[in-house]
Amino acid sequence: MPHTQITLDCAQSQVPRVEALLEALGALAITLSEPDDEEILEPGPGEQRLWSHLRLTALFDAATVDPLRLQARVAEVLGAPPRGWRVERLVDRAWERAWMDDFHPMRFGDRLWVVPWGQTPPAAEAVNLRLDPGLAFGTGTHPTTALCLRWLDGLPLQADTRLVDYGCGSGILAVAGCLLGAGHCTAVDNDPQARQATADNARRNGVGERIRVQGPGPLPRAGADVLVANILARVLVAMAGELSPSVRPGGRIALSGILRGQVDQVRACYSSWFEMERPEYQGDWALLAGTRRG
Ligand SMILES: C[S@@+](CC[C@H](N)C(=O)[O-])C[C@H]1O[C@@H](n2cnc3c(N)ncnc32)[C@H](O)[C@@H]1O
Repeated sequence: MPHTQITLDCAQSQVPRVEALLEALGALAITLSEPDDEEILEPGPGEQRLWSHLRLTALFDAATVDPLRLQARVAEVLGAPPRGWRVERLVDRAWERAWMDDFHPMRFGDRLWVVPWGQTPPAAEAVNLRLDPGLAFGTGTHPTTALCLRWLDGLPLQADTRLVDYGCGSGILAVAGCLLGAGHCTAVDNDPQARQATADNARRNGVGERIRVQGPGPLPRAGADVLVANILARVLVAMAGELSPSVRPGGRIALSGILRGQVDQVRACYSSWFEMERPEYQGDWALLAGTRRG
């Protein structure tokens, strides 16, 4: 399928609103990078940055996007014409693979490595997650994914642990959770490309039978021992009443995709259900974890 790639720069505080708009207008994938480094689609392994401005790169099906109309809608959200606006037509899905050249094995926590598909794990005895995210978000290079992977690595996941990965993207968290010991995972995403990538990565890692991939829908009440949701603050706020009761009393939750300035708002929505811990930060991004009250 030919793709249209849109690039723009905006203040970090405007990112969630622009991301939401691009998603609503059909973006297949959105990545963040520093405005001066066009090669990096997600931040480099282990990098922590404090950005005031970010570059958003969004990929659309060329048949469905009207770049001029899109530019006007973004200008409405920003209150001014977007800076660094660029439109490129990609005919051979080169975008999808370009980042793979800079993608190397990365370690998260004590046990877990994320190893690009086709590369050799540096530590054969480690828990090695073999990943090809395709067009979906979730390589491990984004701070929010890294925060979630380290959190999962620190949990006592067991064969009877029921995990939910809400907003699974490439499936990186669902697969990591199962490789780290969880017996079963429900992986949810509203993007069919993400669901496909999750199913593919689950199969690649030999945990296809343990991961159920589905679109958004009601989650069983108290059906999760552990729930991880790396989405965006506004989605987490909107879904607090749905996600919270799906965790059993005593179960754990981790929420990410939250900018520093959004922590209090998200915490307020979940603190009546969960005993919330101090946030973990990487760069401008936060992870909020908690334990469901009994
Ligand atoms: C930031 S990515 C996270 C991917 C992966 N879990 C990770 O940690 O790297 C967020 C994902 O949530 C999905 N998403 C956004 N809003 C959603 C919603 N309301 N319901 C289900 N999935 C959603 C997006 O399609 C995207 O794949």
